[in-house]
Amino acid sequence: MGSAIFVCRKFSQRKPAVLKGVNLGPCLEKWTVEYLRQKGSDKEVKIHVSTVPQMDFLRKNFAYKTLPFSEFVKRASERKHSDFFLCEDESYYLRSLGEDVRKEPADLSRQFPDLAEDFHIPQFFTPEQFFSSVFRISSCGLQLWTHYDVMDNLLAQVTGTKRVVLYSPQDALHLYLPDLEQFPEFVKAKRYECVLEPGDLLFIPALWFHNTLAQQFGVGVNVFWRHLPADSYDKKDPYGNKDPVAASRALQALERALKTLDELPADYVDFYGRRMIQRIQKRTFVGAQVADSILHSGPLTKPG
Ligand SMILES: O=C(O)CCC(=O)C(=O)O
Ligand SMILES: [Fe+2]
Repeated sequence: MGSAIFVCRKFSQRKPAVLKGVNLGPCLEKWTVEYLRQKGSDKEVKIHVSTVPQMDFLRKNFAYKTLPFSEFVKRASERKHSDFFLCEDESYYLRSLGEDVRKEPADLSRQFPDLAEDFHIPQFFTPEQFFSSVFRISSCGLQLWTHYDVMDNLLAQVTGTKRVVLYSPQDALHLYLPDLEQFPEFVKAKRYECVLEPGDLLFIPALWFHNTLAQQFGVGVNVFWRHLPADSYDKKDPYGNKDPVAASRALQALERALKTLDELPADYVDFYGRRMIQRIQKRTFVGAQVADSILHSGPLTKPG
């Protein structure tokens, strides 16, 4: 099967896939620590720093700091630091941002024009669908918390290897607040796992939960694009992780409905709450069950 056809099929199936052998440009040979330090200039970057390599968004066990890009790359690539913020073996993570952090999505060609030249964005979507391109640079051992994004995503591994674990959006109910003792349901979620090597591209469909573990110091770039019509997305979302406008309106309406229900005694709240669940299930889960049987029919595929 031709690779373009393969890619189209993967994208329309809404399943994650590792694509190998896609031309990512000269970055694969060029992006050594020294080269990155030289070409990335002394541009200030906002980074995550933590005393432990498991960064946890719920516990907020990391600090936001600012460093010149070159100094950040040096520290992220070494195990022990002579200059540090928290402790000498602290871990670093860069998720690059736009120029105006609140308004603009990240775009390598604007924030790092000299390095962006070396990275060829895979042409799997139209230029109008492009949303952002983001540096993902991590210390060895760094783990990023489980989360989902609302845009389709290609995560390119340029140097180092990275383990990625994914969970289907249909396992969302098993995934919220993954504290195993408190939420034993978590184990029910089906885990998809892959290890990205330099040159690999991982397609992460919108809404798929994912977490990452950098097995070495590594540099990646991810590209988000709009899979839905442009006006489905929140206009003020530089990160690509705000729920589509219709979804957040529906969630707000649900909150209002629940508040209204609270005007009744507890046994009535229980009764009508169950009816509401049944209504939601009927309207939204039936299609999902069909999709589910297709989705769970095979493991992550790795084309040669
Ligand atoms: O590369 C990473 O560490 C995280 C990547 C990620 O979350 C993404 O591309 O959406
Ligand atoms: Fe992500």
